Amino acid sequence: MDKYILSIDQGTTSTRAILFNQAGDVAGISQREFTQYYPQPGWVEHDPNEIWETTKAVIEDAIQKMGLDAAQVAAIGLTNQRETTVLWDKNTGEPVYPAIVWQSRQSADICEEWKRNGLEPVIKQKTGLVIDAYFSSSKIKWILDHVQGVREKAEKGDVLFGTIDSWLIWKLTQGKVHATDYTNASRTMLFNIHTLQWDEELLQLFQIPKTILPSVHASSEIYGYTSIVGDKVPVASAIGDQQAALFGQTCFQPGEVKNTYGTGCFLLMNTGEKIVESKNGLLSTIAWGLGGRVKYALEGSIFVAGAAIQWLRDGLKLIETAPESEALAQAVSSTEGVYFVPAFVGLGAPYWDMEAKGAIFGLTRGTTKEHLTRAALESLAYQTKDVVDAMQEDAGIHLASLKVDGGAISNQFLMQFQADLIQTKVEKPAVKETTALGTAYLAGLAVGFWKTKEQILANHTVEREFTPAMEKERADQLYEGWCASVRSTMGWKP
Ligand SMILES: Nc1ncnc2c1ncn2[C@@H]1O[C@H](COP(=O)(O)OP(=O)(O)O)[C@@H](O)[C@H]1O
Ligand SMILES: O=P(O)(O)OC[C@H](O)CO
Repeated sequence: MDKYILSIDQGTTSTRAILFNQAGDVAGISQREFTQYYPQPGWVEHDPNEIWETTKAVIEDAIQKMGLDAAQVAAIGLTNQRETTVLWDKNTGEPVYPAIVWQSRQSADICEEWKRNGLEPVIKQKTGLVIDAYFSSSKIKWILDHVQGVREKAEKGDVLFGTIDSWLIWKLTQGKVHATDYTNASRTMLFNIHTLQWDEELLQLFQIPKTILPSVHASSEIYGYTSIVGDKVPVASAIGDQQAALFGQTCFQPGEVKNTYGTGCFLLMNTGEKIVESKNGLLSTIAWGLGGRVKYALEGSIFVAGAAIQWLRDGLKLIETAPESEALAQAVSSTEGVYFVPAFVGLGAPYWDMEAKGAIFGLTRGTTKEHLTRAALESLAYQTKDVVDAMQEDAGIHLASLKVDGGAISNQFLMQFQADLIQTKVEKPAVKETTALGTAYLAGLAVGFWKTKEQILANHTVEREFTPAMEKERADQLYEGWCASVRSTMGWKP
């Protein structure tokens, strides 16, 4: 009887359940989108119960489609959109407020106050992060300060906090386990990445009670058991989605890099057992905890990437589907000087500007939807170049190639433009569900489904390479226009 690992990939816009076989190939998949709430400009929220409902639905659907028995699921692996913050009542299991999504800016004022109070150096030193509404701590404080009665309840020990991994582990184990892994903890701005403990000083400074926090574990271990597929199945991994993609791309050696093109873009470099402090606006973060050790990474986080294409589709109604953007972009030979800076929720790495706003530059009477669409796609590549350059400088290396994954890599125009712009080979893997694959590997390692990293490395194959085809001079000239456009969006106030 064949066995599989079932990965749950709980992303920003959809939840997926994917079954992987021993070769690391996708054997079955189910996906559901869920509702995005924008209650005020710059705010983004999700319904934690809807996230749980979609999770249950995709698990059941994936298993049914393949006609599997529970006994054929060797383990469940979990990976999730990071930083997104849920607080729930420990007794009723009900969220006390919607999930505040990583992109949401409602806690920007709290961050500004922390900056004014001079907390930046201590936070950077302890957590590897910069002060920004992106991370969980200001979101937690916002809920404690703004939702009536929650702070009192939390101080009595009746409220629990979790990033989405903790929320799903708690649901999967029917309220028995309140836990997270090192990678998710490292995105809260409450976790000391040196001591691998919740940081008492930061908790005090932020006025967050320690009782709400989950216990922190390796990314590959049995967290508990679930009866969701009809029998006791181990939940054997938890890891933030970007770190999962790094593992799924088999970036096991220091210096190896991947970039994931989803709602946002996230470029991570394995830095091994060393915490590399960035001088160029990147984050130091935990890559994974495995085999009693923790590995670190440098990260460039870009807030809006594929979401810019979604905006063309849903906001402007310029296109009907995301894949359509490819033919439109290729229908013109350039944007003719149009630049689109999608700073819809401020700018992340390497700029870290909570005030920046999105803008389109260089419009003329001759600008068409083809130019706009091309400029939107090019913005993914320009933002990636910003962080590639920062990373090369921080790490003192020149990338030999860039491993890519995520929904938008099916766009060949984008992949070629990326290779042209960074003048570096871009490698697309055969298995595109790298995030889910990463957590499948970690769950599989925890239960002996895979025994060694070498076995996993043998599974990795590259499907296609994009090599630079543009003159460096031209690429540099285009990039200069981008840099000027970004500068104009920063700190923008009408
Ligand atoms: N062919 C395409 N061209 C450009 N963007 C695309 C294409 N297909 C999907 N996308 C974008 O990729 C994103 C979905 O990728 P995915 O990895 O599923 O994201 P997430 O995990 O963040 O929900 C969407 O923002 C979508 O606009
Ligand atoms: O769900 P994704 O793929 O957009 O990833 C979101 C990131 O984890 C946010 O830090």
